[in-house]
Amino acid sequence: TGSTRPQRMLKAVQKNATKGDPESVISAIDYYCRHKEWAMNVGDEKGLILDSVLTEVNPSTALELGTYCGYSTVRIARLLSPGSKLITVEFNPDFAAVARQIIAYAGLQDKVTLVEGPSGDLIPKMKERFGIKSFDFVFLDHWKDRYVPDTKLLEDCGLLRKGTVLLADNVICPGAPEYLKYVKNSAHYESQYYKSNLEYTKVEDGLEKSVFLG
Ligand SMILES: Cn1ncc2cc([C@H](O)c3cccc(CNC(=O)c4cc(-c5ccc(F)cc5)cc(O)c4O)c3)ccc21
Ligand SMILES: [Mg+2]
Repeated sequence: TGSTRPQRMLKAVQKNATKGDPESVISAIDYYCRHKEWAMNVGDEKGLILDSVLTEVNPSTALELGTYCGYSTVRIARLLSPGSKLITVEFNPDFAAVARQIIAYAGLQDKVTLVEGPSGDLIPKMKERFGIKSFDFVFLDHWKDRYVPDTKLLEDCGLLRKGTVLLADNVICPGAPEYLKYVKNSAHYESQYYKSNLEYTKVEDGLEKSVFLG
């Protein structure tokens, strides 16, 4: 049986990156996905916007919905201050298995907790399982039709506080129209669109940054 795209991505990291060097892991994945085989990582262009929002927020507790192969997990974890934590949620065991190895190759396993399962089941367990009071930062990059229900679930579970920053990938391509409507029409969010391009392409895409107002 052949290898999968995530497995080929992992091989590219092991071949071209330096163990313990997150920047080299990010570059190896970007090179592979731009020149060899496209994959749905947030990528280098939108990644710079993610970096700048993260630097501004400097979260102590961060949540990522949709780990995939761990590219954005590495981008986020490499910028976290000592003692800060990132919880990333992945329901696909094959993706999770590759992500664990890529996160470990970058040397960031001590900052990251990868939880396997669907976000809808795991979000209500965050407080009891991980002792989370609330998240400072949430990166949404899982199924686009789950952005609204999971945002509402985070609200209902008291996991957002005044000032929590939500950053959503793919609000243009593939698109998350219900989510844009939800955060833009809600008095509980202050939203801003960051125009960019779909990873490794010239197609328009962007990130929506939404601050929870309480
Ligand atoms: C419930 N739950 N809980 C945890 C959890 C985790 C997952 C998986 O990580 C997973 C699997 C498959 C798809 C996604 C969403 N991502 C995308 O669909 C996407 C598409 C494209 C694109 C764009 C143009 C194309 F032509 C094709 C694909 C570009 C992008 O950046 C994407 O993020 C996420 C799923 C549901 C989950
Ligand atoms: Mg995405």
